[in-house]
Amino acid sequence: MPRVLISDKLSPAAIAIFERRGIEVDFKPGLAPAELRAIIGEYDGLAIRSATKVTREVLEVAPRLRVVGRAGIGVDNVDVTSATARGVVVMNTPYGNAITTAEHAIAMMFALARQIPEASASTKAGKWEKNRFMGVELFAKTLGLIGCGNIGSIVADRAVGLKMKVVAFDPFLSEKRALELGVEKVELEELLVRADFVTLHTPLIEQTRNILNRETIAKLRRGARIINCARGGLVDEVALHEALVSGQIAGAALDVFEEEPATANPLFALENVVCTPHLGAATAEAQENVALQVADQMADFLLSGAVSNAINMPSVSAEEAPRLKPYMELARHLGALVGQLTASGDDAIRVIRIEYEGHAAELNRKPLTAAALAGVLTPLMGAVNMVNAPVVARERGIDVAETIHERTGEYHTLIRLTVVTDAQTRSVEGTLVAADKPRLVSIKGIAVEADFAPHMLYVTNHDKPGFIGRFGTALADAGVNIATFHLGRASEGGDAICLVSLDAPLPEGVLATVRTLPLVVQAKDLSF
Ligand SMILES: NC(=O)C1=CN([C@@H]2O[C@H](COP(=O)(O)OP(=O)(O)OC[C@H]3O[C@@H](n4cnc5c(N)ncnc54)[C@H](O)[C@@H]3O)[C@@H](O)[C@H]2O)C=CC1
Ligand SMILES: O=C(O)C(=O)COP(=O)(O)O
Repeated sequence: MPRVLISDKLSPAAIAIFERRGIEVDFKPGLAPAELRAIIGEYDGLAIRSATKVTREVLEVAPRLRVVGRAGIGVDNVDVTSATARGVVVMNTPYGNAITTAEHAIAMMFALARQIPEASASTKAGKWEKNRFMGVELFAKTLGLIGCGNIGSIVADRAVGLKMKVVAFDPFLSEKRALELGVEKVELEELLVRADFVTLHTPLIEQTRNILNRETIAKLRRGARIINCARGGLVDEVALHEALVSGQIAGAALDVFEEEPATANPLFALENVVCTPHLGAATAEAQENVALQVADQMADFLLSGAVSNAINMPSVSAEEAPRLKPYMELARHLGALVGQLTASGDDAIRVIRIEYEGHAAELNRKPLTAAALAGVLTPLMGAVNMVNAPVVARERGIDVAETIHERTGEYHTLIRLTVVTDAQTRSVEGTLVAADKPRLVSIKGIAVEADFAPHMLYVTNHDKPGFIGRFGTALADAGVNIATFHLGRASEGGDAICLVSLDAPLPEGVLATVRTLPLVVQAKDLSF
């Protein structure tokens, strides 16, 4: 039974889903990093929000971990590169808290415009300072959106409803989408000089870190106001502090901070700053949404291999997962066969070509290709899976080519895998029989039909009388029982292949004996 750890404060809905789906779940919010490292090794899945930091150090001590599920959007608290390298899927819930967060940004904009927090504190203190709190209208003001994705678009929609003029800077926003949203697409420079309010809605990545810095803040209209409900780190807090003190910026509303939890930030001392403790996603509705979604996505993956909303892996829908499963097994086995044959040489792989024919060509091929790559690369470099295989291949400069063909041969479905090294090119082909059983149908162009078995012996030999008898005797002398025996040859008297499945791993020394037999060219033990 898979085990999942919930290490942040998730709605109990998530626990209920995991339990209902037969997954053992531990709810331990607020673990210190050392406490997390001490127990993470026992889990297949980790469900988090923004508090848990899934660092390389955590991943290094998590050999069982297959999936990190982020109940929310931002995954900047997860070392996705390390997770990918270790074959751990990272998934998020990209829409569940978007409306809630957009509403918080709008609330923060009103709070700034009318100084609601200060006015509330003053009124509660019995001061009735009616003349102190003079606000500004939002009507007809210009709102500058930095980032116009899910949340930015919802903010734009609400702001248009408030009769604001909305300009957006987002390199990936199309003119068509901008038109649909009723926003004007502009460059950052133009946004800075036009906006009365600026609101940030981008992920925190290298290109967006400190996007509002001393230089860009100086270009803003004097008296502009800034709202950040995306990530601390998008706004340089030192530069913001200076601009708030100098009056260049009239006010800032911050839900997120460079360092969180933020308990002693110099910005807190400024009157024209409104702060909330990363509450963007904190509504009952959003927390229910993201908890349900993350638990279902993680359960789907752990139980059936379905992948949705993964940051580092192609999607596989719940309907596709059972159909793809036997194909993934076929692709991985074919890969494992060529990988093991290639592993004996020391020449580098240049190209891995995967060809899909017939029914296989109609499927979602990305996960199949990833499975084939994982199969090829594991014997060469250990523990490569579908998550990290494409990255490992790319890092090693391997050219991965995917081709589809109409059905041409005798098989209704076929995967052909070719691995090209400096020294040689090896091709294997496989199909599915009885709907879902992987079967090898050729090696290096020689037809040889065999099912994959945990322990196999692969021999190439000259097709001459005498080989089979001597080979059988050698195995019998070593007490090795042959489970199945498959033969193929290129032509009469030419190159031949013998593939044997065994009931147990080959005993020590038998391979060396087989290699000395007359007519044997090479022998290799294989495992699947
Ligand atoms: N305060 C909170 O509690 C919450 C914060 N967030 C944060 O909100 C942010 C946005 O979330 P979504 O809208 O769902 O993400 P999204 O991925 O839908 O949208 C992000 C947008 O930023 C744009 N972008 C990327 N690089 C850019 C650049 N260099 N300059 C300008 N735009 C750029 C992208 O094209 C995309 O349209 C994320 O950082 C997320 O972590 C999300 C939920 C809750
Ligand atoms: O979804 C996001 O990106 C958020 O920032 C929400 O964070 P939280 O889950 O409330 O810690």
